[in-house]
Amino acid sequence: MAVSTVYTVQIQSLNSISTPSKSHLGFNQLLYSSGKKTRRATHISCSADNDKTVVIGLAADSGCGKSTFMRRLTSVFGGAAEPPKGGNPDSNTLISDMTTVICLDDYHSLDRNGRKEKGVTALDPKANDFDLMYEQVKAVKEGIAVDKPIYNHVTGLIDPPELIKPPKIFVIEGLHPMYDARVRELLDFSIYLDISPEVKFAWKIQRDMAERGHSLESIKASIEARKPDFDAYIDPQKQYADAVIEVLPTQLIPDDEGKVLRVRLIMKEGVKYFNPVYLFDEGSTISWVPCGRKLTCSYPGIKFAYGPETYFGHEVSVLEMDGQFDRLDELIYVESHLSNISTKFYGEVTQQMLKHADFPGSNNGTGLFQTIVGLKIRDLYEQIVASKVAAPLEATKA
Ligand SMILES: Nc1ncnc2c1ncn2[C@@H]1O[C@H](COP(=O)(O)OP(=O)(O)OP(=O)(O)O)[C@@H](O)[C@H]1O
Ligand SMILES: O=C(CO)[C@H](O)[C@H](O)COP(=O)(O)O
Repeated sequence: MAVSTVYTVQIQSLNSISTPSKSHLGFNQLLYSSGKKTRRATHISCSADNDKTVVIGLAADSGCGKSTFMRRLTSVFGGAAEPPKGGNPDSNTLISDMTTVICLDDYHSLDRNGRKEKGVTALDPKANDFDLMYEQVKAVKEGIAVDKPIYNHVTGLIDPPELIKPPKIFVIEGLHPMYDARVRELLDFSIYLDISPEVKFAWKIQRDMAERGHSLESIKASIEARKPDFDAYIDPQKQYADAVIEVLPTQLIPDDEGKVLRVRLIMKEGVKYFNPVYLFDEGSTISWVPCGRKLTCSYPGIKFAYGPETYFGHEVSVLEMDGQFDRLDELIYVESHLSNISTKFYGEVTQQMLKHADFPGSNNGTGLFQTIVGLKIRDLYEQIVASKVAAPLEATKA
């Protein structure tokens, strides 16, 4: 059978800065096949086990807890996540032993001035290069290193690219991981952080007013200015997510200002390698107040709920927590009543939560559900790897 060679070829790009390389795909390069069957040339560098890069998508608006979630996720896999060594100090990438997290802001095709001139926001697809995003995520998934551009949030400019080598787990986080159907297809698992407007406002005030010195009016104006594009391009992605973490004001206190949270973990049924978590009895509808002798609760208490629902036409299971923990060490009591949480030992969720007690949301359902989703992703990764190891063995038996 004739097998064609693969060539790296130049294509037009807005950002053609990198020189053609034999060892990885630059962002102005493409795989080119001259025949029906394509085989990658040996000069293209691949990871040792190049068919095992698992791709995870995390979507949310800016300031909605993506970085916090990523810190919890990388901690589950062990090892600290650091920016690329010796690289651009304004890189948005975080690398640990097992994971590489890239921020999709790096695929902005218009810089801050360009957006201003054209009158578009960063949320608008016109300000982003989805062709490049697709080509590069696909390459990394196939074990090929890429030169990814960097969007510099300090200067508002697009900086020279950085090399991204294929990791075991490749997380693409940002505004649009599920917007483009081709990129969506590459995801092994996807998560959407759905923060209600009231809570988003409270978090923005906390960060941008207290930590960055912005005025209340400017925060309100920025949320308002982004809203039409958020509704048009970001929010609709939640229908594609395998898991959604929905963050709402509490129902335990009337008119609370977003301090006490009601958090819902919406888990799609029928996703390969993902078995939704359940409380007490799978498929039942449960309401549970764990407060009492085994769990200390001050006002307004804690309420859990679990049950089947429909979400954008999909069958889902929903686990809900309203309220906040007084004592994190007592979380073990709640953990012991949850099933399918994919822990490796009894109390692993509680251990993770205690380890990062200083992260935002550690006393409520945001931290709890982010930790659980992190464990589910580890489990998904291990199952995918096991299935790929088993596949060639099965083939040799046949
Ligand atoms: N679970 C939470 N509970 C309370 N506050 C939170 C929570 N998660 C995030 N925040 C608040 O929101 C702010 C932004 O969080 P984070 O940096 O994780 O979001 P982000 O989506 O990565 O933001 P950006 O895209 O703008 O960098 C934090 O500084 C904190 O004030
Ligand atoms: O929505 C965003 C995602 O982080 C940012 O606003 C977007 O990336 C533009 O960044 P900047 O405001 O730094 O120019």
